[in-house]
Amino acid sequence: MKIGIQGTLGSYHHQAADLFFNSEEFILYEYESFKKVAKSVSKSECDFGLMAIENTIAGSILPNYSLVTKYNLQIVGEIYLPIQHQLMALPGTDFDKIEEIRSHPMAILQCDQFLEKYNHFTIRETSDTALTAKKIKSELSRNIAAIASQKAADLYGLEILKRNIQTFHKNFTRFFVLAKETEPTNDFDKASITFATPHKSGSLANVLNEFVYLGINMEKIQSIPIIEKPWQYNFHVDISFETIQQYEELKKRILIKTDNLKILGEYKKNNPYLLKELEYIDLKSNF
Ligand SMILES: O=C(O)C(=O)C[C@]1(C(=O)O)C=C[C@@H](O)C=C1
Repeated sequence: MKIGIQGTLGSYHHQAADLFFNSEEFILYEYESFKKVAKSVSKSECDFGLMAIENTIAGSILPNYSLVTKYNLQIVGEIYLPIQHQLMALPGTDFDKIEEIRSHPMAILQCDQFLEKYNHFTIRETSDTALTAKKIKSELSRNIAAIASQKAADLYGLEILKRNIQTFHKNFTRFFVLAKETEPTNDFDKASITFATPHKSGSLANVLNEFVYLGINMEKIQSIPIIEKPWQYNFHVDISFETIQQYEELKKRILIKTDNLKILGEYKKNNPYLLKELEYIDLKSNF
């Protein structure tokens, strides 16, 4: 099985792939952008692609919603990953000597408070956290630190200078698992749908009332600008339900109340952190 990820071995996408496909055999294909991951799945270069879609600190990655529809991909699964960022540099580096910090823009956003506290650093955005760590090692870059995972530090032999520097300890990123086509199945309790509603008072509320009527849980609603139609939006909605009948009934009922209703994916709900508190071991930051 071939899996496309945004990033390099040791990236958070790599960890998400390990978690989702844990016991299955797979080969990872590294891509430098989300667009390339989407393309690789649509051209069947990869069987599945992993794509970060939202983070509890930094919010939604809006362009990724558009990639799912642009490349006609199916959401076949989801994974919620705890994200703990470490500041790392070449072994023996003194924290006070660090002049520049490099990382993926999302990781930088998630460490905003740390970076504000030590505001003398030059911040440089890079394409992924693990590649940044890898390059610091291969180019023997002195006085430069990366924000990346513990796994990246282990893989590339860097030393951790500051631990768990994300602004909130409970930092999670949700990833979509994408495929080109899916076999029909009844083994799902969550779906991602998208639709537009007319610019009329109450039109969105009318749709949402159907969710209430059928006892369907809306887990997320995200408006996405329709690029070719300024100030018009598609709504991307994630819903979960007890029975497929509820979901089938919902689709029938909202078809006439929406424009361009599309099903982006039907999959198994997979958020172990939604209701229960996660047990954190040694999650103290030291900044
Ligand atoms: O750079 C990486 O390691 C990634 O996997 C990218 C990414 C992202 O795109 O949001 C994944 C999870 C974290 O939220 C930070 C960065």
